[in-house]
Amino acid sequence: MSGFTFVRRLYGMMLPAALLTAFGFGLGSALAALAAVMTSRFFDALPGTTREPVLYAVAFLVAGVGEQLTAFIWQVGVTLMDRFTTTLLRVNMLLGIYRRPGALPLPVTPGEAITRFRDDVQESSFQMNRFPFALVHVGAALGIFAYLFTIQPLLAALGAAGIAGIFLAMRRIHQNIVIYRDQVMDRTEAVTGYLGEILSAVAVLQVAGAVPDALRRFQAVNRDREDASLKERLQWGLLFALSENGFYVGLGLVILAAAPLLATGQFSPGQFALFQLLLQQVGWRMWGLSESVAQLQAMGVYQARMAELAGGDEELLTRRRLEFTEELRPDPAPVLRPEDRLERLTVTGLTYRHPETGRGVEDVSFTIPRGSFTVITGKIGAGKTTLVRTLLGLLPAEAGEVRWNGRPVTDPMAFFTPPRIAYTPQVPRIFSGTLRANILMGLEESAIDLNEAVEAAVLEPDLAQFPQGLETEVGSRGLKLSGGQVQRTAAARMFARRPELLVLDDISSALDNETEALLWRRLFAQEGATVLCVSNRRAALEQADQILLLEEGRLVAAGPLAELLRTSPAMRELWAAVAPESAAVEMVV
Ligand SMILES: Nc1ncnc2c1ncn2[C@@H]1O[C@H](COP(=O)(O)OP(=O)(O)OP(=O)(O)O)[C@@H](O)[C@H]1O
Repeated sequence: MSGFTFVRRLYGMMLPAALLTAFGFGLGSALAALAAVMTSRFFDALPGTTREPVLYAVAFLVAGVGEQLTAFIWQVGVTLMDRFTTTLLRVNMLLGIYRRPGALPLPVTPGEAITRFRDDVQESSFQMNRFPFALVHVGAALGIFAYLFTIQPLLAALGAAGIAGIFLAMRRIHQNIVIYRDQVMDRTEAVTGYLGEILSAVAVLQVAGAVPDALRRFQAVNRDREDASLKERLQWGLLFALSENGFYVGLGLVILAAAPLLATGQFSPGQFALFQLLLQQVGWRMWGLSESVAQLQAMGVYQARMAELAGGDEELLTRRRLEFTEELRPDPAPVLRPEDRLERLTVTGLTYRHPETGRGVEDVSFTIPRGSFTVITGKIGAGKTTLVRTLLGLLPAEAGEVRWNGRPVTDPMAFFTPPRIAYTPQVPRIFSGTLRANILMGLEESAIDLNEAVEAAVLEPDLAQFPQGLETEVGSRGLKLSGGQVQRTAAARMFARRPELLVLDDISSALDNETEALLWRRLFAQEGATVLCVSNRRAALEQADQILLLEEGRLVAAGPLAELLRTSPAMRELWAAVAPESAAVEMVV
């Protein structure tokens, strides 16, 4: 989308505010021109009666004060436009990120995304606020010149030629500024992104002895940014020099050309004062106009960067409700509708390949009946996590179908939420805050049984060790918790939602055998619990009603352990690795 289209579409959505701005500023400009005319009349009337100059002086004052007051009008317009643009763009980007299949990474690092939310939005809004002024500038400059031509065509033509020359030079510099601004923003993104990476991995860098190397890279990205920033500042310096000096040189030329006319009385002192004032106005108007013309091009760049996060051009510009005044309350416990009660989950031909590697899962089909325990297993990289994520809509399926009680699930990301499903990923996300807040995650506490969830996740022995129990602050990303505690906190979060289907990705990987056995036992004790879990652990495989064995993304065997050990060489190989002491016995069965 071009910068022009972006600007046009945005104005289409906030036309009244843009018109109010243009009207306020246009009125102000007209009053400023009127004040200039009154100045001219004042000087010309000086040799006459005393009454006339006073009247012109009063008119000048009224016009001047009126011009200042119009600032209130256009400020209201600008504020309305600013609120609309910044909120719309940010809300749409946020929704774009929120709607992405959860397991797809952002197209940029979080630091870069934050820069887009802050800088690209601010720049866009700033420029949007200025375009109505640019329109007035054009109208005012044309009007002023038309008026000056009626007074003294030669001088007006001279002034117009000078100002056109300065405008062209300014435009060139403004184009350079846009290029360097773009570079500065890109490189600021790189600095913020890298800083974010360093801060989130301080311990890793220290342990690997990579701090000097990281700092060297940080210096390098900073130097790149400094380089672009200096170039941009140089262009701004040139622009100021050109506008200040260019204007005075132009004025000097007008004075030189006016001198003989003044001497012969063809040009009055009042008219001279008028020329000077009006040309000065045109001068700064050209500045604003030239910047806006150049920025139109930059708007296309900001738009493209923001649209990448919003998920497309149209998504970035979708009109939405932007006022949220209602009080945000904790979520009530999710209510299970009768048709959501799980009887059978059927997966047919599910396929997803990661675009970068072409690996993933292909044509996988299986059924999970109510109350069953299904274990997805396979070697490292076989596609277990990919299968679960694709099933839940966290990765966009390329092919296949998922049915809940025989009904096709068309929007899995929206459908597979509590109370239908709760999911604990391989690396659960814990937030800074208390253990209680991490388990509740917005749920109303009175609506659930927190103790039951804690017990189901075998978290109560840990709570007994923490003096503050559930009020223990877990630190940023749960840094104060062990790997096993993180997994069980996430499991408690899942149990608290009492879902129809529990989906767990390798939950027991950081647990000792005893805790793991207890967790499974408590899980099976839950009445009617239906479980789908990724695991290579013996305790899980032995309990499974059905095992889904994956190899290179394909389902190569399905059934209970005893059957697979009889029929599948791949299962026997895997079992020998996870339970060497029992492998020989099982193989004989
Ligand atoms: N984000 C990704 N981009 C590209 N390829 C990926 C991505 N995630 C996984 N893969 C590839 O897809 C294949 C399946 O990965 P997946 O994580 O599903 O395997 P897994 O069986 O869960 O492995 P593990 O037991 O190590 O967790 C692997 O070959 C992996 O390299």
